Amino acid sequence: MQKIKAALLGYGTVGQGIQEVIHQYQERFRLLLGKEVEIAAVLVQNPAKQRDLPENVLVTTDFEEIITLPDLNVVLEAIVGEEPALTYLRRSLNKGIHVITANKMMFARHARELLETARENKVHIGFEATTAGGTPIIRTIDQLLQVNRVEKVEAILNGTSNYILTAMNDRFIDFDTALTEAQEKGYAEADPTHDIDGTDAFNKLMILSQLIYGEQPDWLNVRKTGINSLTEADIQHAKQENKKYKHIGVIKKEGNTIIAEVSPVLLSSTHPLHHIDGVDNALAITSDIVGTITLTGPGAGKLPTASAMVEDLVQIFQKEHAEFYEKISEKHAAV
Ligand SMILES: NC(=O)C1=CN([C@@H]2O[C@H](COP(=O)(O)OP(=O)(O)OC[C@H]3O[C@@H](n4cnc5c(N)ncnc54)[C@H](OP(=O)(O)O)[C@@H]3O)[C@@H](O)[C@H]2O)C=CC1
Ligand SMILES: N[C@@H](CC=O)C(=O)O
Repeated sequence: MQKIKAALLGYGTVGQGIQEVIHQYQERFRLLLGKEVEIAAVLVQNPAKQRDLPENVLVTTDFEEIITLPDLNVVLEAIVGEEPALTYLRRSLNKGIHVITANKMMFARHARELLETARENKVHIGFEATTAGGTPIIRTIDQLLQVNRVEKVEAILNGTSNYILTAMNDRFIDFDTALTEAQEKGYAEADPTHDIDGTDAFNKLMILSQLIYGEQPDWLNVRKTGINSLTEADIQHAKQENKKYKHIGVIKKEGNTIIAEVSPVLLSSTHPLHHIDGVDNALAITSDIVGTITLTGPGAGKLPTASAMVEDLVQIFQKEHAEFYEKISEKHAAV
């Protein structure tokens, strides 16, 4: 059986999820792609940590060992921060290797460049996991709303914030305890500052902007407020009025100007995002033909994020397969 040779950058919450899913779902890959998927190598930062990986998997801290692997087909990236991730992905694309990333911090800033590099090198870049965890929002907008013009997105985009707000509202626990729980469950970033100050939701909103409008607003014009601006008293007071605070990102276009904002918003019980609780994210997408569609699902965590990445993987290799046969039939037609 032919194999798709993959390398994994990062073996934390997400990386381990990918390894687990790829290991368990070979039968699905065989059915869907006629191939198995092999994780040939894993890049990590700390060589001293014990890793639960098969012996034949190369574990390295040196990206050169990854990029020089013979016949490498795809790099799945789940490391932290803009660099060195950007450099690694740029190099992979330039070498004709497909890329799948979960790294929203890097992709928010460099989406345009990486998408262009992928196009130039005739490879694909999957980024479903960058936005709303396991909720398939990227493909919904990219492929299922092609004729529709998306007018507005209103969304809960950070699982950790929503988990904390829900825990404080429903279980009366304090902010720090709720954050610790979110960290233990693998929802929070390695440094959770960006979860609670609104930066993570902002990054996801910028990725959506790139996808929907092909551009982003000037970052300095986007108001960004996190849930760390709320007190326990704010949340309990809202509850007495049958309302809830939710951390909401909004993006829309007015004329030629993209308007975006992330902030905690007090929602009444009739608002469609009022009942989205725990780690779930939700996106209410308003388009000119269909109206408003609301998509809800797990916004963070090991398996939901791995799910988004392996779905990207399958889609990329299905596309590659189709492109290959398109080329062959073009050749035949030319003869
Ligand atoms: N957790 C989640 O629910 C989601 C996370 N993401 C994104 O996925 C990425 C990974 O998140 P997560 O798995 O939670 O993070 P973790 O902190 O759990 O894991 C990060 C992994 O990356 C490795 N790493 C970090 N920096 C480097 C580097 N410079 N070179 C090589 N390896 C490096 C670490 O190595 P070592 O093991 O040696 O420390 C670790 O294995 C992040 O970009 C995050 O924003 C996206 C969606 C959801
Ligand atoms: N820390 C993020 C992880 C997913 O993107 C979140 O909590 O949403």
